[in-house]
Amino acid sequence: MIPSLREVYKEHFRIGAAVSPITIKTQKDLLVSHVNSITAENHMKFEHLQPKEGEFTFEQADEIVHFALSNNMVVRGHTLVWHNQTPPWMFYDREGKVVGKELLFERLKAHISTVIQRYKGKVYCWDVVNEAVADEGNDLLRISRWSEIAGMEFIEKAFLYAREADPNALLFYNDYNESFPEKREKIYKLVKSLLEKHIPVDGIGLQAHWSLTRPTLEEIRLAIERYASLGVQLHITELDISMFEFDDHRNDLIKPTDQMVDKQAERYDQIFSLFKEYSDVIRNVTFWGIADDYTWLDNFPVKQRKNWPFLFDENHQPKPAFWKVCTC
Ligand SMILES: Oc1ccccc1CN[C@@H]1C=C[C@@H](O)[C@H](O)[C@H]1O
Repeated sequence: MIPSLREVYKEHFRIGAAVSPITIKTQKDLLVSHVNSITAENHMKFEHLQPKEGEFTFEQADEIVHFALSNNMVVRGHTLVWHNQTPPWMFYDREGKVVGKELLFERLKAHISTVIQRYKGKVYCWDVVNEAVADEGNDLLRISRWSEIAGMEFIEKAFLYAREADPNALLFYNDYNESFPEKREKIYKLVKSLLEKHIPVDGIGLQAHWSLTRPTLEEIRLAIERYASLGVQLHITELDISMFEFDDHRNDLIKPTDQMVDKQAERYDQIFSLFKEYSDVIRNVTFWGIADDYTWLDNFPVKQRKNWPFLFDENHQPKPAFWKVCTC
């Protein structure tokens, strides 16, 4: 019997995993043993919940929520507004012209209130807006359908509609590359400006799609401290530690090298020590999966390239990284 991650960390923060309707079956034993928070990796995104205007398809999201609640796990809602995986109908009117912001906000309100009210009291927090900040350049916001039509206002409206739909749900802004200084300062500036306008942001989600070397521990520490200085809580929302650097497109391995496995173990050990140090502000640490048999990194940034980013291997056995992390 191996230690339960959820039990080891219960005084610090929740331990979560992203799931699909398939992995709640194929990875059920690991999930039930180790996590107390669940996120739908894809099935609560806009394109999955409202593929056509007015036609909501909740079956698979319901299945995931039912799995979580019947196993005494909470649910993180991911995600209400994002530039990816949003159906094109959202941005065009009946004549096929790009919508103005009034119609966009009307549709946004309909989506958010329908979805949040369905899961009121079941989904305890929402990634209301995902990845609105630009990676490069001087612009604060990334260029997207959302920002082209409505500038910053779509972000403000999304949080206001979400608060109106469920006053008890915690509302998060979620992003990646969140620990790199340039993007950290943009995320900080965005959330600070929202808070100054009394937009109800309760937390910042640090996706934490990290590699064996980047971001550095110091960069992660500085990001935690910077975001926490806004008085919001933090969730680690999509943790995985890629065996490959972002620009390393090698595709020759059928299993990780021993050096990779050992480096990953050391990396997870250091990262969880840091999370524990800040467990007063970090309230949830969610992996973007749970075992190496399934990860989105098998197709990103290199298509059809196997990766091994988690604490459990393809056979759901604990890796050296697990044994480093499971002692609190
Ligand atoms: O790490 C990145 C690099 C470039 C673009 C997006 C990301 C991360 N983007 C995440 C990854 C997978 C999706 O399932 C999540 O919904 C999304 O938030």
